[in-house]
Amino acid sequence: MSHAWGYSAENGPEKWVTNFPIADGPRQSPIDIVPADASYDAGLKPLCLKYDAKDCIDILNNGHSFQVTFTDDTDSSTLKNGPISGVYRLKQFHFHWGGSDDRGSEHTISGTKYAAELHLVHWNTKYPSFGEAASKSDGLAVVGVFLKIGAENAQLQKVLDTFDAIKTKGSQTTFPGFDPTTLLPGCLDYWTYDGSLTTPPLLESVTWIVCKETISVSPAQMASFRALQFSGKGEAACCMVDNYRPPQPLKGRAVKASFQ
Ligand SMILES: Cc1ccnc(S(N)(=O)=O)n1
Ligand SMILES: [Zn+2]
Repeated sequence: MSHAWGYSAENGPEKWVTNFPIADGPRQSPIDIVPADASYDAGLKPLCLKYDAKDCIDILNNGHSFQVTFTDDTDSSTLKNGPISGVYRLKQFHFHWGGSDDRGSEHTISGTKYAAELHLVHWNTKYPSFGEAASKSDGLAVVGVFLKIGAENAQLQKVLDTFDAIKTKGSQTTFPGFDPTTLLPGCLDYWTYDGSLTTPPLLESVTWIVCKETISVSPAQMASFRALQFSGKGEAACCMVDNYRPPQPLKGRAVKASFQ
């Protein structure tokens, strides 16, 4: 039986533990990052993110968010160094956002919520596929970038311009030649900790890499996110908003900083 999880009071984050007991596990994500409690680790390397726009394939409304999917047959779009060993391939990126500009991010910084959060999902090529990697403790690495309300983001707008074609659950359209590097902040200082997927199946296989620097998003652009729908074509319209999991217990985990 497929588990109809979502973000409503009936099927949202407080209910996920029923079908996904790992929701109460020891390394769940997201978390509240308290910079004063993070320890600087001089051994952490700078992130090495090298993406090829030719790997960008399409954009899909999956009923929980929208995701931009990349071909991952070769090492042409990868994450190396940072807190990880080996080579991790980019699989997809997606976002989480709120119903208003004062909330929407999954990770928080000393309790501060941002309007949205970008997740770039990578898998460890020591395993044969994303699916295999997703079940391993060192299988995935997700780079998180906060979106802070401010100026319009012209690079992000290229993604938002596809939204009329992916308004409802299950709709998708081609999205060739987009370079996700253009969505990264200029400074790649980061916090890192051992965590999980933030949506079911909540697998505890993610090395989280959360960028200190934010990127901008305008209020009008946030309104475009909120015009997407959780619901499918022909169903009662349900705006895609508040598709974020709140911070989870740290349970003794260390958060490390790549910067002083
Ligand atoms: C691919 C995937 C699945 C579930 N959750 C996530 S997330 N939100 O932890 O990046 N990514
Ligand atoms: Zn995510």
